[in-house]
Order: sequence, then C-alpha cells, then structure tokens
Amino acid sequence: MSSLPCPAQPNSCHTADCCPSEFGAQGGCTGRRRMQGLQQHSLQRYSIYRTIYDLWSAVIETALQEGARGSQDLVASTEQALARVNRLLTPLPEGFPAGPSDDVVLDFLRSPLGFLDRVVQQYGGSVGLRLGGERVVLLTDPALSRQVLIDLAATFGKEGTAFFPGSSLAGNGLLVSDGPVWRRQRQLSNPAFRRSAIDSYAQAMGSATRQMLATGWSGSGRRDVYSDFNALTLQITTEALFGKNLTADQGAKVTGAIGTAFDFFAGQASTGFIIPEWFPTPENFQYRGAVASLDSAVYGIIDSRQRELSLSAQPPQCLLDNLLMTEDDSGRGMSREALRDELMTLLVAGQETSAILLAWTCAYLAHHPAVQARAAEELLQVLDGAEPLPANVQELRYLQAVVLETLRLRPPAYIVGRCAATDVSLGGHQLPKGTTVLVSPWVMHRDPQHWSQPEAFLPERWLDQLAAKPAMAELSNMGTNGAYLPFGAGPRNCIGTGFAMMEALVVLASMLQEAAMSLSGS
Ligand code: HEM
Repeated sequence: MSSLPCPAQPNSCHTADCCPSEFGAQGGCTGRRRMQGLQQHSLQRYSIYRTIYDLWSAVIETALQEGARGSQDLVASTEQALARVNRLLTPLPEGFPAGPSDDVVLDFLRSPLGFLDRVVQQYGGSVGLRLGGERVVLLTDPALSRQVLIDLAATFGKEGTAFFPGSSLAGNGLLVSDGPVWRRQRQLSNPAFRRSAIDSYAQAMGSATRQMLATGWSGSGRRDVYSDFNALTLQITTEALFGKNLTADQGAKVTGAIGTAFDFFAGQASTGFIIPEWFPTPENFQYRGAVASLDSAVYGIIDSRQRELSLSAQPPQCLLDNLLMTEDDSGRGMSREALRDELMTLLVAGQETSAILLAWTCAYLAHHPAVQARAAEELLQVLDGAEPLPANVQELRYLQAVVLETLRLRPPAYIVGRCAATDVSLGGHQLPKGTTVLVSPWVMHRDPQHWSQPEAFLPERWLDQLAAKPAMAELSNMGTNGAYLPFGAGPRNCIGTGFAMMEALVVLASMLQEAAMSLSGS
C-alpha cells in the first residue's frame, strides 16, 4: 500500500497536519503553498480587499446573469455583502465568548487542526474568534454543540456561513440549501437512503469491490488505496443512486475533476476567497473546466436515464428515477438544473468522504497488524468465505468497531458550520445575527474529558456498546457520550450515514477476505 494523501473534505482545506507522519503522508499541501503568497498582505488590507471584491462580485455576477436571475438577486447579494461590511466594521460584541484578540485567520490556515487543538486547550469549549474578518464561534462543548445542531437548528442554518461558500459546483443542492427547498429535497431523497434501499445496494457494493481486487490487487504489490477507493466509491455511488455504470475513462475524468475542484476550494480558503470565481485567473480557468467536465458527466447521466425511463414502463429503480418522476402540487417536475444540483451534491458529499474513510481504515489496519488479524479472524468465523451481505455484516462487531474508531480519529468532516439567522443567546453568550458557528468533530473526538487514551487507536473501546446496540445507534444523537458526530447531528445530519457504513463494511470485509495489508516500506 502506498502513502496516503491528506484526508480533505469538501468544506475544508487540504492540510499537511491532517496527515500523520506515521503514515508517511505526501507533502505539498496546496493550502500551504498558497499561504506563502498570502503572508505578504496585512490582515487589514486583506479584509478590505475581500469586502470590495464581495461587493464587486455580487454586482458584476448578477449583472452578467441579469436575464436569468432578475434584479431581486442583485438586491439580495448586495444586502449580503453590506451585512458583511457591517460585521467587519463592528467590534466583537460584549458577551461574545473569550478568545484571541487578533484576527487569527493566518494561524488557522497555516495548520487548521493544530490551530483548533491549541485554541480549545487555551480557551475551552466555546471560543470567540475573528477569522478573516468574520465573527466566528468555535464550539467543542457537547451540550452547546447539541443546541446548535439539534435544539436550535431552526436558528442556525447554512445560509451565510463563512468559509462554506456556495459555489457553481454544489449549486443549491441538499448540502447547502435551507428552508423549504432543503426540506423538499431531503424528503425526496430520503427513500433512497432507507434501510431497505441500502440493503439492496450491498450486493453491488461487494461486486464492485471484488472487481477492483481482481483487476489491480492480484498477487502482491503496492496500491495507492486512496486512488483505488476514489474510483470504487464513485462507481458504487453512480450505480446505486443513479442507475448508471460509468466507464473507467469516464470515472477517471470525474474523480480527477472532483480532485481539481477540491484543490481549488483549498486554495480559495487559503487566499481568503479574495478572487471571485468568474475572474480570469489560471486557477479559475482550471476550476471552471473541472465543473464543466462534471456538469457534462452529470447531465449525461440525467439524459440517458431519462431516455431509458421513457422507453420502459418499469417502476423507479434508483434515487435518480425518483427525482425524475417527482412532481410538485402543480404537476411540475424538477428542473434539469435542480436535478443536476442534487446529483452533484451526492457525488461531492458522498464519494470522497467515503474514500477517505476507507483509506484511513486501511492505514490503521496496516499499522496495527494485530487488529487486522482479529478482523480477518472474525470474518472467517462469521462469514466462512460467504459473500458479505446486509444480514451477515451486522454480525461483524469487531470490523464495525474498527470503522467507528477510524471515524473517531479521522473524521472526514473535521468541522461543520452554521450561521445564526437572528441574534441568539448560547451558553450565556450573546451571538449577533450573522455569527458563524463551527462545531469540530475533530476536537470533540479527541477530548480526554470524553475519551480514555484519546489519541490511541483502540477499536475495543466500542465492543461493549456494540454488543448492546447496532453500530448505527452510536452514530445518532452524538453518540452515547454526546461527543461523537462523524456524520453531524440533528436535521442536517448526513443523509448517507447508513449508505456509508454499509459501504465501508462490505468493501472492507470483501477486501480482508482476499488481501492482507501492510504499509509500503514496512
Ligand atoms: C464516511 C462518509 C461520510 C461522512 C464522514 C459524511 C459526513 C457528513 C457530515 C458531517 C454531514 C453534515 C454536514 C453539516 O452538518 O453541515 C453530511 C451531510 C451530508 N452528506 Fe455525508 N458523509 C459521508 C458519506 C455520505 C454519502 C455516502 C452520501 C450520499 C451518497 C452523503 C451525502 C450527504 C448529504 C446529501 C448531506 C447533506 C444533508 C442535509 O443537509 O440534509 N454523505 N455528511
């Protein structure tokens, strides 16, 4: 197995400190490279530039799309930019949580995970920050995090959240939309993620894995597991949810384009979103090329499925069929653009996150041969060579513990963000409207107040709980200790939780039945 890349996720930047040297991670972090340029700007100039660009961007972008979106959008975008100016110019309010007095965006960008650990150690579970001019509260206190994500979910929405910019990639899909649009899309998508639907995908998950093993994994050798898993999770997602098999060439184009887009987001984060997407820079050209390539793949999937459906009278077979057949009260179906946004969201939210989980799990298995041997032994006892299927993977308690423990130590989403839609009181602090709240699974999963030996990889810590309840119970309600949320929590939790868990168990079981892993060079 070759070295692992940084476990990035759509909403965060690639960081070198996500990649422990014990796994020999690759260097050359995009965010770090771009940081060197940024350090020449003073923070004040940076904030002013960013605000001017926000306004400029709002006006020009809307003017360019005037015909399509109308002048209401111009007003809304300008209001948003003005609200931002107002936040930049207003000092942090009295009653804001304590934190560093200066703007700490450069510290954050230099090493996001190290920064999170440091400020939480210094200021505790609720830290007030000025980050790139934005008012931000970092939460790692379980009770307060719960309030934001669950109890006060109506007040803390996605719209306006700093550092989670809407973009031409995600459009207005499930991950970023709010209110009635989000509710409708979530309802439409829910059936595809119910237990019975997920069970029906398991066979395809197993056969895709065996195909991967047969083509690239026979004999002994080195594999770049992250790259293999990216291709595999793409294949599984498109097959299970969109009823479509991509060719290897199409798959490589899509994973390459998703990688380019994520690199772009990492770069955007490290340059403070100074340059709007439409501005003619080489990075923007590259990014727009990646989005165009993804658009062409996604529209291709929609069109070919629509053709197939029009030629047959069969009931819906996958999520895309449901979305294609759905109509609102007035008998109108979803627009092509809305369909594209949903499919793109599922690709972006579900494909790389799952590949990161699988890659880190393999890294831990390779790094802990005794754990790998115990997982393989369990497989032998429970499956005795049979195909991993929904009924029998539920019995693989140790493998489930391995996955839960990997998600604890390496949550692919290391922060989730919300924005206060109104002035709100939280834990005795007064947060004005527009405050961004970041909840950090990364820090909470390693807090010694909630976990014994928090830095150690110990699947055994889950076994008692798993004996009493299925693994999925650990993933809801922020875990039994209130400090475990790899898939988020509350109404905006991950719709793909069951899908991702089934995929992880089936893929890992299929692999461990046929292959043993060690770190390359060991
Ligand atoms: C290991 C794999 C995964 C991890 C760690 C993960 C993590 C997360 C997290 C933390 C959130 C909540 C974000 C927030 O609160 O702002 C989320 C939301 C979401 N995830 Fe996942 N995810 C994974 C796999 C998947 C899969 C396989 C799919 C679909 C195929 C998916 C689709 C989504 C969608 C659509 C949302 C937005 C839900 C909403 O806002 O209603 N995810 N995911």
